[in-house]
Amino acid sequence: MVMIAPALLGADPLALADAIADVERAEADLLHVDVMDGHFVRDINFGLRTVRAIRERTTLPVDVHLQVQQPERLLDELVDIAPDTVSVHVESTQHLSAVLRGLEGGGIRKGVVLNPATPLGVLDEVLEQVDQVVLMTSNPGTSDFLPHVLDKIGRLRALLVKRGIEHVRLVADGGVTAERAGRLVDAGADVLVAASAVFAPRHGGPPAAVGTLRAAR
Ligand SMILES: O=C(CO)[C@@H](O)[C@H](O)COP(=O)(O)O
Repeated sequence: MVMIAPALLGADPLALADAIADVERAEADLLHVDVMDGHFVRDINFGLRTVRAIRERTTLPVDVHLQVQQPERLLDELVDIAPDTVSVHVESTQHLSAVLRGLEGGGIRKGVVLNPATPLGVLDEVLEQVDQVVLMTSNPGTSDFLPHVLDKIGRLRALLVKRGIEHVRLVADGGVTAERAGRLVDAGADVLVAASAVFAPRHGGPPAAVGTLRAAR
């Protein structure tokens, strides 16, 4: 069954504790937390002090998405915080292998993220080292869904099958809506990250919205 990962970025920034409680009540599978530095993407969001507080508050697995330049600067603190998963953009570092090694030791699941224009070939040397691959279905920092990534999701799913890799989760992030959920899962996504489709008031609040996303499959 598809896993739903509400992105806290979509919640009211003045009511994060309430949003976390809502997402728990919604029985979401993961709590997705975007760390943005104002350089890799324009926005600044969720410094590590806040990530630590979220990790201590929630019962859900915390899924950190680093959207920062030079993620190597954050590794020691992240290992200490020990979220469930930390995913790093391949475009954000010249030292991807070292960054993935730097996340070892805290029991953290390791992920890599690819922007829409980044080809799957960059995964060749790291696929065996990671626990999840996030394919951005919008450009980072935006929500404009890019349908051509559906084909990329399908090709990654086929590659995982071909290489006999069963433990790697395939995550779709960006512009995910109930209308698109079925196509994303049919293409091969295991996890759907959603900010506005969970937190925008028009969707009726996280419990209803998570249910809608799950049922859309
Ligand atoms: O990481 C990102 C953007 O960089 C995503 O998590 C988006 O923030 C998702 O927002 P929606 O498109 O789901 O509203």
